[in-house]
Amino acid sequence: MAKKQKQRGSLRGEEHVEAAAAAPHEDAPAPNAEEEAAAQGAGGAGSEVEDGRSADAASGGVEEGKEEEAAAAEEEEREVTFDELGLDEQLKRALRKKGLTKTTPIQREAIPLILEGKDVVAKAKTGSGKTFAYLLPLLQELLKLCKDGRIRKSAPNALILVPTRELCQQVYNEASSLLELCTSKLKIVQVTASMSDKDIKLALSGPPNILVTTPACVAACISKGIVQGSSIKESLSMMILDEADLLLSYRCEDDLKALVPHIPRSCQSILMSATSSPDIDKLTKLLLHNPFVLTLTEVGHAKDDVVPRNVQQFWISCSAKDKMLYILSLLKLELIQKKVLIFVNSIDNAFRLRLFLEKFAIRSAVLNAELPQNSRLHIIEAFNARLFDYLIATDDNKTKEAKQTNKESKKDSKGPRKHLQQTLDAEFGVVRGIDFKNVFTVVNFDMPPNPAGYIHRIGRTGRANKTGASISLVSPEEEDVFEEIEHMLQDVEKKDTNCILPFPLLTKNAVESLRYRTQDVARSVTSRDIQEARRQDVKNEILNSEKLKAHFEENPTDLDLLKHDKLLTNKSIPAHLRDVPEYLIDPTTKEASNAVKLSRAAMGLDNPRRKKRMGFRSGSGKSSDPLRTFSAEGKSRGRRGKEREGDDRRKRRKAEI
Ligand SMILES: Nc1ncnc2c1ncn2[C@@H]1O[C@H](COP(=O)(O)OP(=O)(O)OP(=O)(O)O)[C@@H](O)[C@H]1O
Repeated sequence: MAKKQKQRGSLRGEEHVEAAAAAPHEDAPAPNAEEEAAAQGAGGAGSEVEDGRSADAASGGVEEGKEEEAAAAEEEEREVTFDELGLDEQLKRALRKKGLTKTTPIQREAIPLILEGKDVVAKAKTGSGKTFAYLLPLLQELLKLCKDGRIRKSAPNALILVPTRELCQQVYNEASSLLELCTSKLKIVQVTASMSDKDIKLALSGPPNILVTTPACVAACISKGIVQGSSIKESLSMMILDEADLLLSYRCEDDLKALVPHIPRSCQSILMSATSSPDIDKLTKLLLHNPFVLTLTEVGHAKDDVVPRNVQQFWISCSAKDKMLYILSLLKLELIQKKVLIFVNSIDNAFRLRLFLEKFAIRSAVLNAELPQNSRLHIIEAFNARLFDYLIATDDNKTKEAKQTNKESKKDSKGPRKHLQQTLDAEFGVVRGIDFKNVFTVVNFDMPPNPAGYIHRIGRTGRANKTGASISLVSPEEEDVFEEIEHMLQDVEKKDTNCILPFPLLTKNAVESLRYRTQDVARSVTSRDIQEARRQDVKNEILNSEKLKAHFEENPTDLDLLKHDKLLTNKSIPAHLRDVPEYLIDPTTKEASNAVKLSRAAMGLDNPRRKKRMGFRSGSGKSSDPLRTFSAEGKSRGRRGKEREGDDRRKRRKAEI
């Protein structure tokens, strides 16, 4: 059962509540330059919370602390249903229809506060359900305004700001899916920078009750006069900053500053974030008034764990040039659970890996910033619908190529880009905040550049309390960042042992058995092949996304019509690469692989009907998890079952196009 971190920063939060009560929005002091400067420095809301904690520890004493912790743990054991939160009947019914009954800890804490009308800064780990934590009270408030006939209609009543287009779509989908199940009709639209002014005007005519967009897009709408600042001032009653820790890294600061004068003082503002950072403090000072700071870490006794407890973290040490060999071993010998999201740091690396795996009959798709937006959204939906098992992703617009593009465009903004077929989308963020459904394993083929990147990547598995694992392939050149990540995890989780463990299921023998053929195949993937595959993939995706745009608008569930894991080359795959000969697999590896398959079968992942009904939750306990019960170095500690090959090939119903 999910447990909430006991003091969750509420010590500090209560102070904020008192402050808020004493100084309601209208009276709140406007943020000034000094405050902003302080927020950027060592101070700010984040460090205030820390101070609050240490003061409490010093005065409370160990015993008192323990009692408090026990009492809080008991309180945390209590599950809270949505019905208990005083939500509108329509919303409760919509949630029931969606099969959602119990709140997650962030929902249980944040919803009542937001319903009370407070500005809230909510920090909770990835996948903890932050979207519904703000959407439900927001919809409740708007439904109430509608019912009371108090809705002002010269501009949107609520603004949800997210850093990327993918997130616009995701939040829009989540909110629409709830609204469709409500009887009162609230209008929600999303607008992004990729839309023409004409389309944006059309979308905003009405106007909608809720606008989901990016800061850049809303700032552009104001500066172009598509939306009048004065109308916003008159109509806006709620503003949400989602994935706030990322907003500033998407260069949104100026756009947000441009918005500030148009936000009425009575507007309730909510800021949601997965991590703490000076950027959060900066945004808090800029846009919120005496907020309640809610720091929630949800699971376990550790006060600030940032990776969900249900995610096991592993690493494998290998040279950079052996990474292909290691990933092939993991996938081909079936030592990791599907679906798998593989992160690389450049688009070329993504295609190199895809071509390499393809030569061993392992199909995958690549998700990156140069694909058209339609295709990116479609790839995410198709992967979520389990139409393919392996997705290789470059995680944000700070890839090697993007940096290169930036440099080139600075040098010669009019000149052609020599190395890129396609402009990279600056509003693209594939990993950050995207709700990939049922990803069991995240693989860091390349290590992320920093600990925050690691947290966001790992956060794509173990969502909503499901089981997950991560495996990082760490080369000697990446050991520094790996150590930095390990220290960060130890610091925040107050541990002095390693948080990321050596991956137990892969033996040296298993790896070496594949070395010979891997080297040959890896050498055969040339830079030219990569450029050609990359060009071809973009071309296909553009063609397909244009061709099928209208079709998908009418048939959004017809996902398997478009295949994103289509073979990039037409060459047939020789049998010795397609199937690993039995004699090459040592008994320990065979046992490990069987254990993974058994656990997959036990979790019902191979039964399509059950898959659909139950997701990854069932049977995902320790006993069925080979990563917990098996060690490649010794005998399996778990119960060994009979080998039961699961049929892990999904049926693809429609022909490739
Ligand atoms: N009460 C609930 N019960 C079960 N599932 C839930 C509940 N609330 C949300 N979810 C599901 O949990 C998943 C993660 O939710 P969400 O995307 O809101 O997480 P998040 O905290 O915003 O993560 P991130 O920081 O990575 O964006 C979604 O698939 C969502 O539908």
